[in-house]
Amino acid sequence: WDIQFRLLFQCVAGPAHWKEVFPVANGDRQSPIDIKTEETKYDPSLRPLNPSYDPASAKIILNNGHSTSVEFDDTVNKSVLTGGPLSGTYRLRQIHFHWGSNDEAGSEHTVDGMKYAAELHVVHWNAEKYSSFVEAASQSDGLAVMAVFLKIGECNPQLNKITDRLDTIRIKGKKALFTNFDPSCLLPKSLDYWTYFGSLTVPPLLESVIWIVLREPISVCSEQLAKFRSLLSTAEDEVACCLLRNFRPPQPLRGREVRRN
Ligand SMILES: O[B-]1(O)OCc2ccc(NC(=S)NCc3ccccc3)cc21
Ligand SMILES: [Zn+2]
Repeated sequence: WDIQFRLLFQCVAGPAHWKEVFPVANGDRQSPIDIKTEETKYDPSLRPLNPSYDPASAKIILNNGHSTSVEFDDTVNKSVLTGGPLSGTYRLRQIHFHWGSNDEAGSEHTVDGMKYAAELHVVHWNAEKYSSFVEAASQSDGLAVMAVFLKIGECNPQLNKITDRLDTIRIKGKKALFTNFDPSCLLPKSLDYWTYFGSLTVPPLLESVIWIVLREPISVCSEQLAKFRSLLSTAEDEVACCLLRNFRPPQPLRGREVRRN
């Protein structure tokens, strides 16, 4: 079946049904996972993370019906991630969020079973080895995604740059200009991380992601999360349906190792 039909299918069927259309959902490097901190392994060869982003590469903010994303110009190496577990230069493509219908759940990765209120994904692709994001997305070392936990607490002034724009992109498919934005402003003080080999957490669930999960969360307040939940998963001509939750639950580790720096 072609990818469009299958992606359409994902809109109406929740995570439990994805395997019927995307068999890789039962693969052996699926994401997210529960990170059991006692079982992570210190790896001295892991280097410090080196995100280097140019605010001018931010282009638009978008509601794609499954999340809200900020898309970046990835035609040149202007905003890149190097270091950490990565060999080579990974180019920034987009950032997006996952959240739940209440503040008690919303993150995709969990830590010793603990769920955070939301999770930010900073998506990069291996522009050194591959010629496009879509090509890289089908390669085992094609994508590098930094995950940042959002913990309920103080309102996050940096996050307001995004939540204050959501009312202009409520409907699925809407986009608005969004530039002069450096996503480093959403990173915690410490860039300590866990890393493991996994997949996209949304269809087509491709097993092409080197995950870099930051150990320190950033803060978010309930009012800011409520704005994410007021986004619509439906287009103009459809019966309105709120994007109340968009996180996939943890998947089997299948013997994978989680390393820490
Ligand atoms: O699983 B994630 O939510 O976290 C990691 C991650 C990276 C990228 C996306 N999706 C993007 S950029 N486009 C969909 C697409 C992906 C692959 C081919 C065509 C189209 C979602 C996620
Ligand atoms: Zn994601």
